[in-house]
Amino acid sequence: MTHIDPGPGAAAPPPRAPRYTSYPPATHFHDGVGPDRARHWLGRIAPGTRVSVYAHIPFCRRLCWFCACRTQGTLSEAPLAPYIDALAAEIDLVADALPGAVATAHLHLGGGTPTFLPPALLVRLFGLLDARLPRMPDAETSVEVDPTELDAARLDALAGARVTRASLGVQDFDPAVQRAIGRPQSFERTRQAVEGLRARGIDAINLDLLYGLPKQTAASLERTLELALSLRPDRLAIYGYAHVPWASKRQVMIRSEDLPDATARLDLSRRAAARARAAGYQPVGIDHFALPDDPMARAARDGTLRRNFQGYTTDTAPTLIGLGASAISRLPGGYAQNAPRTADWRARVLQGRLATVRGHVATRDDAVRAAAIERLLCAFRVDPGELADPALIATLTDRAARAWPDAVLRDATGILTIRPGARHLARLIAMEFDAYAVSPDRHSVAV
Ligand SMILES: C=Cc1c2[nH]c(c1C)Cc1[nH]c(c(CCC(=O)O)c1C)Cc1[nH]c(c(C)c1CCC(=O)O)Cc1[nH]c(c(C)c1C=C)C2
Ligand SMILES: C[C@H]1O[C@@H](n2cnc3c(N)ncnc32)[C@H](O)[C@@H]1O
Ligand code: MET
Ligand code: SF4
Repeated sequence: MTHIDPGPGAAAPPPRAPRYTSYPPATHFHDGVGPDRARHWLGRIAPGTRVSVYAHIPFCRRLCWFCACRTQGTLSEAPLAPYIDALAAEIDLVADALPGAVATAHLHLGGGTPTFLPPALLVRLFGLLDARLPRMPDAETSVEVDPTELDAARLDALAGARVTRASLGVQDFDPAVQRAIGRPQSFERTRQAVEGLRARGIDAINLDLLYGLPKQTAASLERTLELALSLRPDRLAIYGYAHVPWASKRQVMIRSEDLPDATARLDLSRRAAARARAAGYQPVGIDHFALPDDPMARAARDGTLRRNFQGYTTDTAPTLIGLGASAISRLPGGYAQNAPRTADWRARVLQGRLATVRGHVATRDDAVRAAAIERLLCAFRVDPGELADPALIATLTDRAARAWPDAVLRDATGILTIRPGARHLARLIAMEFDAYAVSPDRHSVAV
């Protein structure tokens, strides 16, 4: 395997690495996992287990050109009620496959745009989930929010459903950048959304920003940061834009010639990080920032930060039940992914079948490597002594130290630490622990 280290200032082609929101990454899932196996795995979840639940809403009124999420544009609300009907069927199928009641510690609605659902459908969806996968009294309930798809009735529905955290898509406030990514959104609209949420007691606010977008300059990104920080979000995600037009067709609207190169991307990410730190935010992992009292900042400090399909999380439940088109579950035994296309997913669950079409059966080797990669991305440190197979991990930290001599330190006990200035390389360094990483070219830009 060859590595291309862009290094500060070096003009190298952009390196590519998986995002490691799962190990192995979803690109390695295969069709040997289907409904029977998924049902068997669900049957192994002991009654009373704390679980996380993710429900995917794959609809948006607008289709932003940069977006790599599994979503579809629709101007009409017609597909929404049938989608919730199908979710009702799936929730019953999944709950019937469980040996007993589970305790939902974390519920996340993502997409797509869950707030595209009319208030009555939001209320219905929470009711369906609570009836079969009841939330614990102190459960975190988070929802992805498009600030341009939010009104008073939806805000009331979210508050009534005991939503505790809202994650707002911002991406960039600069009008020229917004035009280049097909996503108009005023600061004023975003501010109103934040205020509307806080006024109803939904006071944990995340904002998502991106660097590496077309037309973005150092000055425009700093202005975006200034505006975003003026809203004092609890958390800020500053992701690197992943240009993957082969995976997300709408990205052909964005010309690769208009994108900053690896050096410019690194400079943009460092400037954005410096702004966030100067405003009192603690860096968390490779792309998050949180106020020091936020649970994610605390989790990063006390070593309990985790990674799941949404990126970084404070959620420590080992089991994740994914519902909806394309959703992935992490079950005792492995990963199970639903049919990605809404029509396929819907047809299956309405016929009374689980919608699993692909996945991965976890081996012991997978579990050990997954834990090492998670530690590397969450703490920038891997201690073989803390993992289930210290000898294997010590061999891999040795391999990583040889491949990345300028980026990491390895001590005599085999503990690997990424140098602070090289943390943007964490995903590439993680590939040394990845037994499936053969062709790095299929993945997105790493920094
Ligand atoms: C909520 C938004 C996003 C989801 N994933 C991404 C975003 C921004 C980013 C992303 N995911 C993948 C790629 C391309 C390849 C890569 O960088 O590794 C990007 C940029 C890969 C991916 N993610 C999922 C699958 C099945 C794949 C593989 C697709 C492929 O390349 O063939 C799963 C997945 N991602 C998201 C959801 C909601 C989801 C399924 C539940 C969200
Ligand atoms: C859920 C969050 O995912 C991020 N997101 C969506 N598409 C991409 C992409 N191509 N690259 C990086 N991040 C992306 C956005 O910031 C969104 O708000
Ligand atoms: N769809 C919402 C938005 O773009 C939430 C983030 S993207 C899944 O604002
Ligand atoms: S960024 Fe959000 S609103 Fe835009 S297409 Fe993606 S999911 Fe939909």
